[in-house]
Amino acid sequence: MKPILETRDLTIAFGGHTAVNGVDLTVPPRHFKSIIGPNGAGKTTFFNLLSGELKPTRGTVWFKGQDITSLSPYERTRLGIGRSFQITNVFPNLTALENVRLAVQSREGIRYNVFRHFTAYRRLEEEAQELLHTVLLSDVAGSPARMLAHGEKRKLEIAMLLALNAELLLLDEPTAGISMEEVPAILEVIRGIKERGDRSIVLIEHKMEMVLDLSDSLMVLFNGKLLADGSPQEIMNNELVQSAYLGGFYDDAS
Ligand SMILES: Nc1ncnc2c1ncn2[C@@H]1O[C@H](COP(=O)(O)OP(=O)(O)OP(=O)(O)O)[C@@H](O)[C@H]1O
Repeated sequence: MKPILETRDLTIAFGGHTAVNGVDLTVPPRHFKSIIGPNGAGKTTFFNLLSGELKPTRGTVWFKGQDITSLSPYERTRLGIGRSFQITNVFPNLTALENVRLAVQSREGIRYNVFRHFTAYRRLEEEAQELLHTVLLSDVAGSPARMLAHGEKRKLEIAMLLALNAELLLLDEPTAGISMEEVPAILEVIRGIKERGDRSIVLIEHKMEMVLDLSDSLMVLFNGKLLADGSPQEIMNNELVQSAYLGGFYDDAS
């Protein structure tokens, strides 16, 4: 089966510093891959190369066999790549439901006057309700987004990403900055999306143990380079990863 996402020799240098260095990645359709690594390993930069915010110094990105290296973020979104942007797209004074409904509406390119047709409005509303249910936010559907806890905002953001109907979801540290009590709910939401089985997911995570049992495979970045890539079992047993781990690979900084 053709990979949904592939990179070859993907590289970007900022001045003299090579932040991502010759990375080869292959993600089969409906696969869940996590990218792990310590602070400064190049994870976010790698994501920016996948979503188009950055252009590589060298190398290629393919989406479903199409070379997308020179496409803009907008063009990549149109093709079916959705990236989580931490809260920036949430309207604080609108309710959770209204935020998701707007995301559904923007996907469909529906203009305001469609709302004269009650059935069209109701279809959007129902889809938004379903998405809130998927991310376990039905209870707060009527609350203004600004009143939500941080973890709830992250879940809202995931619902808005799902509203785009992207085939490939890029999730950037979805548990970052949220309280320990809220982490299981976020992981539950991600597990739910995985179990629906209709999306491919690439997720960045700082802490390996957080995503080990969720992931079909993990790729380890270290100093911009691919240190290892394999099943959770292979990664856990990998001596390079182990020595990096024991050598202070993971800190508790975030
Ligand atoms: N625009 C830029 N200009 C110069 N250097 C950059 C730029 N963006 C990233 N870097 C450098 O590239 C390296 C990788 O950073 P990146 O943010 O991708 O790491 P990360 O693995 O996502 O870390 P974290 O877990 O802290 O988010 C770092 O040394 C960073 O300082």
